[in-house]
Amino acid sequence: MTVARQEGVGRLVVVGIGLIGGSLALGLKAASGCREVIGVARRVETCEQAVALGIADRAVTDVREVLPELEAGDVIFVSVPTLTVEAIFAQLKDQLPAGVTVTDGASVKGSVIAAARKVWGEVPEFLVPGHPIAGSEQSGVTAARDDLYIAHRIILTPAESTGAAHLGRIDAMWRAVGAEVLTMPVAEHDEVLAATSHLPHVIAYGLVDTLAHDAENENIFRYAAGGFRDFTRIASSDPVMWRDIMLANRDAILKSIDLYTSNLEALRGAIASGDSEHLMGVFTRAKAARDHFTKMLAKKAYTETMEVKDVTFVAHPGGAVNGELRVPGDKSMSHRSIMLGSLAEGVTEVEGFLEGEDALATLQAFRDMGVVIEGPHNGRVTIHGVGMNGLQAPPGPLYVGNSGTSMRLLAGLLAGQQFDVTLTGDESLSKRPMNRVANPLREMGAVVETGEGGRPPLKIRGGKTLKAIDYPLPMASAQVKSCVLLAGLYAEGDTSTTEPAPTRDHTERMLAGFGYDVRRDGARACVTGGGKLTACHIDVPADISSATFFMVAASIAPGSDVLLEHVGINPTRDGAINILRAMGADITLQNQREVGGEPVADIRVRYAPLKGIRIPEDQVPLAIDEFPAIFVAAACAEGETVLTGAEELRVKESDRIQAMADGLKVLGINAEPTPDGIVIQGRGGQGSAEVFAGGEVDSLGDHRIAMSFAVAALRAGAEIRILHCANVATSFPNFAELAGRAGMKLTVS
Ligand SMILES: O=C(O)C1=C[C@@H](OP(=O)(O)O)[C@@H](O)[C@H](O)C1
Ligand SMILES: C=C(OP(=O)(O)O)C(=O)O
Repeated sequence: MTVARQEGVGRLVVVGIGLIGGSLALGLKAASGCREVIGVARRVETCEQAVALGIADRAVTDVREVLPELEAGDVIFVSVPTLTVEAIFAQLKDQLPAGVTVTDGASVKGSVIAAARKVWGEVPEFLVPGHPIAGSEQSGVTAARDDLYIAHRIILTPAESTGAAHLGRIDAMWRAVGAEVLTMPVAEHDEVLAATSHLPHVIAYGLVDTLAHDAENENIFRYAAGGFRDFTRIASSDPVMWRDIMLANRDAILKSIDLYTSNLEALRGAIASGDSEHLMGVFTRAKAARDHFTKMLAKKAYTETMEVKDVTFVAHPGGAVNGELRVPGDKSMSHRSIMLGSLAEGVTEVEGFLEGEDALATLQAFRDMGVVIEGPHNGRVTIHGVGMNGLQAPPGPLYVGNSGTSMRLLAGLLAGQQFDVTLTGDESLSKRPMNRVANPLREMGAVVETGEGGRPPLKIRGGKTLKAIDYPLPMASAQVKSCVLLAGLYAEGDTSTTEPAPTRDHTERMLAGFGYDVRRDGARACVTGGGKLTACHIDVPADISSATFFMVAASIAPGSDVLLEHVGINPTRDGAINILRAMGADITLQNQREVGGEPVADIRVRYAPLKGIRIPEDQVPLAIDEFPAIFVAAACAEGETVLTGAEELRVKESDRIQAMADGLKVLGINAEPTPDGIVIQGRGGQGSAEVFAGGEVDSLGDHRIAMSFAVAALRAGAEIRILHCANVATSFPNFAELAGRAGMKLTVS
């Protein structure tokens, strides 16, 4: 269906001047979006009121009175109760001048289409069925407001026969009053609204009516607290309107009622039998869904952040970092704690969990597969494990946002389940390579489909018997290694991986922590399928990848001295410490200890002049996520820094080699990308405090690029504006706050 671009509306005729019709009239007048508003109401008093309130320029009691004077470009908006629409259409028949557009605001679209067919014998090209979904318990002409539709969603359900010019006119009319316009097929609209609007009204009316019949009703209403009031607000809505909706959308509403009734029956059963697991399952899933929905309404969903919210960092020049800081929990371990905790027998308690969008995406995926997970509350999560074979088919595709780790590790686990599942991600993740996991899984007998070019979505077929393999990894990737080992838990026999260089070994360590035998011999790790995991307690240390931003900040800004507390210093993750030390950084590890099978320390970093180095290739996998920050250190060093053997950086949330080279160049640094690395000419030897010029750089929605350029401002001569920073929330949601507390001058807009 094409939408033709349109001029404004000529005259607007509003048939039915209540909240919906009156608000459109007021909004369009305020936007100077039409020449004149003519109101049509059954009662003379309403007509007079509409004129007195400035809603209509004039008003009549029968639309037929004004039809002869209408002309092409005028719009008739029918906003009467659903079952009255047909009678209004009948009044329009035969007298409607050519080129006039008719649209409506009824909550059911199937019945409007049926009414049009009855009156005109077809759906006429001038009819654009629509639904402003703006109704409330308030009604009548006095409820009209000129701002009702600002940032509000309007659904249009054009038919095949709807003319493009008419559709374009209505689309433009709604946009003129500030609305966002969506189009949808009629049947889909009616099903969606049955579930999201019509069913809640049935329940609210039914509940209030039930209680009102109770002999004690006065007491019930007197003592009914906020919950009752909030839940039943919509039972004050207009009864005629809602009776019409129930009759007009009968089949879809019955379907919703049946589904809800069976859920209510199950809840009743659980209460009767004291089934606390069932109750916790329903309540935690519902709470998570409602919280998610609340965030979506506030435009801060943890999924789809790139579309929803645009964040710019403005990093003001200068400053130093000082104090004691605890950065958030390790992302890699947080993901794995949810995965293994869910598959374990018993209840796993997690502390220090990263409440960032990536780890929350993993958590949501397991909730969608029926696992009861409480929290997170201040980093504490309680996972009621379902055992190796206890996951259930999710209700739809699992959306994992920006998180490569979620998608690749889940692919391995899901290959061994009995149900089919689809994994999807955001724009950035949808560009990242997935054959690196699909190929070994296929070798194991899994059926995995990828999107074009081996990209997401991943469709994984359930019910396949997996066979064990010995897999030599073609690249140093902990995600691929973990994917194969996790699939190996479901395979018959011994599955092993051999890596070309050491990569983070959190999967192996945490499996062992859950009592699963992992045999490790140099580069080889091996698991035997068919075992079980036993719930445990997990203390997630602070993420060394997040700590690196402050290690670099302190190293480049004179006067800095920070203590980063309780950071994981697993030897497969400590490349940044080694590389920065080789460059001359002053880093000391204090209070080294082991917590839950992972080495941890407090890291003290003081300013020290840095020098450029050739980064040893064996450090690359050990610092794979830290390079954007290390490049900033290199720019502040004296002499040249050369990185090779790091082509993996090109397939992260962005092409991190290109993204950093481009940004560094904007800031006046000579940085030349190579196929597998970069060569950076440091400006630290030039005796100036200012290494970077100011300017505007694009993080391309990559959290680590965004935070690295924020750190660069410590040695900049002018402000650095960093675009598209919303995804900082994937790994380090309180970065700006901590950076400010430490002494960086960062504002977020
Ligand atoms: O296993 C993990 O938790 C991760 C492994 C690394 O990815 P690769 O395996 O693709 O190198 C890393 O970049 C990512 O942030 C987290
Ligand atoms: C590469 C990263 O994460 P992922 O692969 O999980 O998206 C990262 O956090 O830098």
